[in-house]
Amino acid sequence: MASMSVKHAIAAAKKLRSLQERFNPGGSDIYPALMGDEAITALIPSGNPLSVHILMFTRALREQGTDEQYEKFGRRADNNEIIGTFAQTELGHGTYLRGLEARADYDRGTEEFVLNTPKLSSYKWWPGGLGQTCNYCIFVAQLYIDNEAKGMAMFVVQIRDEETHMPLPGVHVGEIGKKMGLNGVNNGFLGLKDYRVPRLNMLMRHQQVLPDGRFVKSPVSQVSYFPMVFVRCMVARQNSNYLAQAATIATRYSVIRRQSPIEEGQPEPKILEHLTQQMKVIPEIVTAVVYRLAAANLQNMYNETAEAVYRKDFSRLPELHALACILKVATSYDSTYGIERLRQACGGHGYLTAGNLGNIFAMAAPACTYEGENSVLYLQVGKILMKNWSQVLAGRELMPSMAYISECSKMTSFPQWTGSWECLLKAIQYACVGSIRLAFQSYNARVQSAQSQTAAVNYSGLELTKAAELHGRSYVAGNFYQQIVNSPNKHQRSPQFQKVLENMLELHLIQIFFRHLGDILRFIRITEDEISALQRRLEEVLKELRPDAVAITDAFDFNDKILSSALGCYDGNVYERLFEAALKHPLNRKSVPDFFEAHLKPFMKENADNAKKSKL
Ligand SMILES: CC(C)(COP(=O)(O)OP(=O)(O)OC[C@H]1O[C@@H](n2cnc3c(N)ncnc32)[C@H](O)[C@@H]1OP(=O)(O)O)[C@@H](O)C(=O)NCCC(=O)NCCSC(=O)CCCCCCCCCCCCCCC(=O)O
Ligand SMILES: Cc1cc2nc3c(=O)[nH]c(=O)nc-3n(C[C@H](O)[C@H](O)[C@H](O)COP(=O)(O)OP(=O)(O)OC[C@H]3O[C@@H](n4cnc5c(N)ncnc54)[C@H](O)[C@@H]3O)c2cc1C
Repeated sequence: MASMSVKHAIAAAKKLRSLQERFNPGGSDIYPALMGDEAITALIPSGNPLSVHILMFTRALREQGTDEQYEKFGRRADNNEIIGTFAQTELGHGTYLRGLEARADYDRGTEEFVLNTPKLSSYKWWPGGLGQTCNYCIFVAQLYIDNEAKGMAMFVVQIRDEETHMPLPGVHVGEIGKKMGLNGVNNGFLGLKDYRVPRLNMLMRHQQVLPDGRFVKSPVSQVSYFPMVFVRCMVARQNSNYLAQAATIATRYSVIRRQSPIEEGQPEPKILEHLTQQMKVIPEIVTAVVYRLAAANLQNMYNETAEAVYRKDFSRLPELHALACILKVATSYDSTYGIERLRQACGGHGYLTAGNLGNIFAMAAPACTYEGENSVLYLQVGKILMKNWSQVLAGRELMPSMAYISECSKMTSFPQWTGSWECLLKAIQYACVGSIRLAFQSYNARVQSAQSQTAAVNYSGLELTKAAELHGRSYVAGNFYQQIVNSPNKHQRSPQFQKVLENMLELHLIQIFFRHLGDILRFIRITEDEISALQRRLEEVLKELRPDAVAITDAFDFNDKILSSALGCYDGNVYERLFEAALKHPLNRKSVPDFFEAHLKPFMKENADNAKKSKL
């Protein structure tokens, strides 16, 4: 599987590189997205072994290396003359980067770094492509000068001979084993023993080690985390794509499959006529649209911040970090749970490999873990919200994506309930700010009682993650509201199209309202009648969107090869394709399976003989 994936990945890279040169000569950002794009996912359903090379290795060389280092390594990597990965996670550590054990000791006598993974737990473990594909990596290690720790640093390390692909002396490298999906990626392990690299193999755009061993600190240590921010932004787009693919499959299947009359004596309807089926499928279509728009916004912010960082302006890093965390978590959680809901909405056939929903789930699910485990990133955002709440208390302005927190903090109570979109959005934001305030009270009480900040974060963890989740909901719903209601190009939309978009906004806001009703009722008084009115509107908007469900998913524009699903094929010949796939199964090559003579027949005969004996 790994070699097939490499073959497909190389073919895709060549194809996409030519597209890139044709449509975006010299550009760099289109290519990585294309390489991770749904097109690649279809070509390599077991995962792209080059994705970390393209998304992290080449980018780290560009963003963390000096111009000279880019000339030496980055250009060859961008041109796929060398293939690398990003080797940060270890067998013993993934989240807690300050606990990484791999070390780089500077030898001023030879102006080299001596790299070691001192224990088994120090082995790099997980990097995509490391097992068999890559001959280089960015090796992330704790930097030591005269045995004094200086923090994390990145090193360009060649791990295999470029001609023979043999592991170099001092390198122990291999595949970590089968996973629940992405088995074409050959995630690998890497141990180094007294492995020497020249001083100039340490990426030194932001921090330097001079020939005499003097260390020049980075102006902002977090800029070394920047490669992860990029992938978090890409995950937001990637996982909204996976959800859109699954929503397309389940929608098409739901208008082909007929089951269970709604009225006695009536013919069996398409299952999408059942209200409960609409509630399983249509919100996922809308969620895919909502996250695709949010991910596009985030990507623009990433590009602007990356340019600023290149100019040594780090001012927007904190906001990008917070948004990249929140969107990576929200899209990976909601897409993973949404794809499973859509699989279940397809009944038994949803469980068939021919439906491809299991593979899409297996591609989407690890995004809840890689690039920062989701609850850890929620805690990150929770900590950032605590810092921002202190700013609010001090009357200072907040970053634009958190401005609503200041506005809500000035409200002494929630205004009269109207049930309008603005009211629903404000309710989610108001509940978020109420949660932030409560979390801050708990966190601050702990800090005041002499707990360390880290301990206070841990013991306030449940409230911090709740506040972070609601901040994510507020940001995403706010972005969707702006795009539908206040977009500058709204007048270019046909009234019919605008109506469909407004129905999607109605559904998204009501769905989020009901999902967080408990959190909202903690801070806002809403009567039973007002809640029942929202229930009616939910049922009504599902009915309104039902006729547009297929058109919206067709607009995602996934062709059959990308969906790779007998349930979601454009021509709707589901049963013929399911049967065609079944007949291709190896077990159907023979009428009598081999195991009959070898196992089943003797087993049945032995039981028959025993039964006869027991009668005698
Ligand atoms: C953040 C941590 C959890 C903790 O960091 P620290 O230990 O430093 O402590 P603090 O929490 O105190 O932070 C200190 C300080 O720094 C700020 N900070 C932290 N991180 C960042 C950051 N990234 N940027 C900016 N600032 C940051 C923080 O706010 C504090 O600030 P203050 O001092 O002001 O309070 C850290 O330990 C951490 O990040 N841990 C997680 C480790 C991690 O993420 N590992 C990932 C390893 S690489 C990996 O997993 C690769 C997976 C790749 C798989 C394939 C990818 C394919 C997917 C995309 C493809 C799709 C393509 C497109 C799709 C399409 O187009 O269709
Ligand atoms: C498919 C896949 C591809 C990957 N590719 C790469 C790659 O290319 N390069 C690379 O370097 N890595 C890669 N990784 C590794 C990935 O980045 C790590 O798995 C991830 O960062 C989580 O770290 P961990 O596995 O050590 O989990 P842990 O951090 O051990 O998490 C285990 C549990 O502990 C909890 N926990 C940990 N810290 C805290 C805390 N401070 N507070 C509260 N709870 C906490 C977590 O929330 C989680 O529930 C990949 C992983 C996967 C699954």
